Amino acid sequence: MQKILRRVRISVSVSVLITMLAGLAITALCYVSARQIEAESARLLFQHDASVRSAALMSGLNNAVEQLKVLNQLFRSIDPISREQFRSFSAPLLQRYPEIQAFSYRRVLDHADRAGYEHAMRQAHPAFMIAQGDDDGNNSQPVPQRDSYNVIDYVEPLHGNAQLLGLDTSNSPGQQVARIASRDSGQPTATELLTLTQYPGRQTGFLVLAPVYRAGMALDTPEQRQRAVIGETAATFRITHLIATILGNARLLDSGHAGIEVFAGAQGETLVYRHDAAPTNRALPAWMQAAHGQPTLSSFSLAGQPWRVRITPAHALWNDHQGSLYVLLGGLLSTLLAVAYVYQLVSRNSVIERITGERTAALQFANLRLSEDIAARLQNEKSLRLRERIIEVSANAIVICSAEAPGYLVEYVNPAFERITGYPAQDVVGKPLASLQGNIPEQPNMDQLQTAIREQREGKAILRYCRKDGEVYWSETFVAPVRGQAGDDGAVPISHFVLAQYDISAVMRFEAELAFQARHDILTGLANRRLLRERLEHEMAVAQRSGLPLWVVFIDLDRFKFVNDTLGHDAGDTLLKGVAERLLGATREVDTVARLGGDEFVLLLPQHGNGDPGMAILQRILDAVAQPMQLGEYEFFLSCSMGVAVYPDDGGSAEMLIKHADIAMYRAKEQGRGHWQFYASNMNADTLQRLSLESELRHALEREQFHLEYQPQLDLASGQVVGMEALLRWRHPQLGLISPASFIGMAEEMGLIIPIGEWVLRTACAQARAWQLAGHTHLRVAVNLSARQFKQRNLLHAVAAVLTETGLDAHYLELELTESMVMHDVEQATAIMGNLKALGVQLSIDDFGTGYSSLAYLRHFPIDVLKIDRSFVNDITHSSDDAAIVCAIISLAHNLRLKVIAEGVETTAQLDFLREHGCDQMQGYLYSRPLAAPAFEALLLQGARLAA
Ligand SMILES: Nc1nc2c(ncn2[C@@H]2O[C@@H]3COP(=O)(O)O[C@H]4[C@@H](O)[C@H](n5cnc6c(=O)[nH]c(N)nc65)O[C@@H]4COP(=O)(O)O[C@H]3[C@H]2O)c(=O)[nH]1
Repeated sequence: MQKILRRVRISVSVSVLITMLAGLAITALCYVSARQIEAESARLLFQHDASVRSAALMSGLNNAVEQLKVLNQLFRSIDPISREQFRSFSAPLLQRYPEIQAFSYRRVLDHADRAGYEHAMRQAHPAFMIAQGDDDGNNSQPVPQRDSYNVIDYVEPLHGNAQLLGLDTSNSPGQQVARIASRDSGQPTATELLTLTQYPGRQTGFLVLAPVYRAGMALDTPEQRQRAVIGETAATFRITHLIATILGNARLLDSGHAGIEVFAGAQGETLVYRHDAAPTNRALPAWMQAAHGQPTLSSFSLAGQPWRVRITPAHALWNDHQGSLYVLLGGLLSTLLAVAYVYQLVSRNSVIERITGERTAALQFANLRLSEDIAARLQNEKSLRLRERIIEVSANAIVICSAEAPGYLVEYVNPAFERITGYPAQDVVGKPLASLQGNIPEQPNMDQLQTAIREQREGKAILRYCRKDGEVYWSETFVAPVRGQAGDDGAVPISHFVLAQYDISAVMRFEAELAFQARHDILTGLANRRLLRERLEHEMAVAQRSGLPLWVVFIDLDRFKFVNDTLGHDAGDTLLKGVAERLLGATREVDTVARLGGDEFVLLLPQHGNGDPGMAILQRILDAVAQPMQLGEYEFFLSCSMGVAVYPDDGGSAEMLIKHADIAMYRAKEQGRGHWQFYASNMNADTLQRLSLESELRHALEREQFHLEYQPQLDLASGQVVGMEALLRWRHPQLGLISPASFIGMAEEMGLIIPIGEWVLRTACAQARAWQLAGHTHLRVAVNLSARQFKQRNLLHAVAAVLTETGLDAHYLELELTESMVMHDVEQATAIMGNLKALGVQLSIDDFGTGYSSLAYLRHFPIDVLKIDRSFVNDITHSSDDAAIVCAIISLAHNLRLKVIAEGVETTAQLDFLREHGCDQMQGYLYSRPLAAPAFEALLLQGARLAA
């Protein structure tokens, strides 16, 4: 409040000050203007007055002189003029012009005429004499004798001037100059200022003299006028009287507007009259009484004497400045009133302005708040609309239900809910929340949601729901309470619950898929090792409780590797899936069919009582697998080997049971294709031996446990040894000589075949070259290549390097390939073979007839030799089929310009057959078993030929 009042005071003071200054300024302006107008008016008035006075004075004086002329004219007209005429003529003039004191006539009198004149005059005036005046103006002294006299003869009015009669003025210095001047000029001439002694107070005055000439005389020159002069008329003026009379008659002395000063004398320097203007008023300040205008000085000549009149402006009087003073007073008064008014107004306005300002500020603030509120509300509405829109367009189902209505009635569902569930909003709105659940019997997680709602907190649960079309889907449902308005007690009650359902069916499916994959074989859909273990443990527990046995069957497909290597993985996969189906088809529901990987399958066959259903199942499996299977354009005949371990006799753990079943399976395999074998405790040792064999194979090469044996190959026509097949041998320190059939596959699986094969190639080539150098110049060496070697990238390089290294001509090296190697990828195989052929190497197809026997492809392969598998050779003498096949192979080979070599020839009958049917070469026990190098060399040296 103090602040406000201070501000108001400042504002009022400023306004009042401004108003006051403005008022004073205007007042001063008006006053000055009025003053100027007044001064100008007074100045003009003064100038007018001054000119009027000067003119009046000059006119009056001249007019008086003019009267003398009039009187003088009388003397010119009438000669002589009697005293009586003089009186009667001058009397009215004097009366009309009271400023003229007297008229007189001075007669020029020669001395000769003095006595007569005096005498005559004494007639009327006894004491008359021509006298001269004293200082007092008395003419009591007779004039001494002079040549002539200038005697006052007539004077009017006589009263008061009678003593002047007879006065000789010829000697008056004050008059003599004027007399001579008037006489000579003929014009009235004024004397210097004189002291008029005849009047009381010795007043200052002057005379105007006008010459009277004798009538008829020439007056053209001053001399003529001197001679003609007979007297003079004179008018006497008392200056004060004269001027006062003139001005008085003109009523110019009444106002005090101007002071008048009249100067006369020889130089016009003597102040002869003064009339002051109005006196100053001491009550008024000097600046208010300042005279308007400058004194005027006018000069004129009166009868030859210089006169000056100075008119002085009067001091300003109250009346002269009445207007400006009124203006001043009025202005000051108005200023005061205006100040008072403004003070009032500004005080009130300031307060009003302040109040208005405060209220305006308050209003503006309120407006601002209102604008902000509106903006906030708009923003809120926008946000709400956005949220509404988000809820509307949400991909997830959103349900809003009342927290107050019993049963939590549904109040809103979004379009996503309708889309996901298939229920339109009108079907669910107004219904209890529980109705959304559908007819799902088991909802173990529902408790979590219900508890959250009951406790009015957030919660979530994964639930299943039923769509309108009956499809069940998974949903992760979140529930959150929505708080309403705060009550009087400050508590904020829950008004609604929002449920957001995220359709996680896909996730659940994916999880189920993952879970399935975690326990199942992806390719076949069978149980995998993990699930097998779980099931096995479960079944073991069941078996333990029931006391009934459980069979664990390990199945390995025969020849699967061949299919996989020759037709590729896709074909292998197809085969595995087909086998899986057959296994499932051959087993019961209670059984478990699992795939461990590759072509290994495991069955769990729980047994019920003494019926040994397992045996039937085993047989069914054998039969099912043995069914021909179509793989593309090829029809395959599969078989499998099975090993069975029985719980609890063959093992107390899952691992043990599977391991023993595996061992049994190996045993079955050893028996040939399509067998099963139950586990026996002694099998374990064999398996352990195999494992140790694998371990020792790794070090066999570096430990130089390998060597080669060479089996001779003979030309059937000449019976001579033309070459040899290098056959690998492993001399185990404990186990002795191990057959390649026992470790080549192992080496291949272990990847050891690459270095081992390279060693074989180098050793064989070196040996062949050595024997060539020893004289067996055309000896050819055949080396087996494994499938892995054949696909080895640097095969070509390795072969070339070995040939270079050993110096063996490529032509003497024959690489034995198998059908499965070249048929797996015909194009690639053709390319590899082409490169090998380019080196000059011979190529042969080993074991021909056991695999595809796709003769059509042979045309495309750059091979040189076909080797008929010994299984055919073995039976050619017993089996017409085999014999026919061998004949067909020989014929075909020859058609393709290939040589044919039969291996495994053991009997002469076989030899004969082969010879008979045109087989080119042979190898077999009939001639020689594979021999170590020294023995082979000895054989060569022996030079034994094949019997004819
Ligand atoms: N019953 C009988 N058998 C006969 C007769 N004549 C030869 N054999 C045997 O038949 C096999 C011929 O070799 P293969 O077909 O290439 O079959 C070979 C070959 O596939 C493989 N193999 C041998 N050495 C190597 C090698 O250095 N590298 C590769 N990759 N495989 C080899 O091992 C297989 C078996 O070789 P081996 O045990 O040496 O067995 C040899 C040989 O001893 C006979 O009249 N009667």
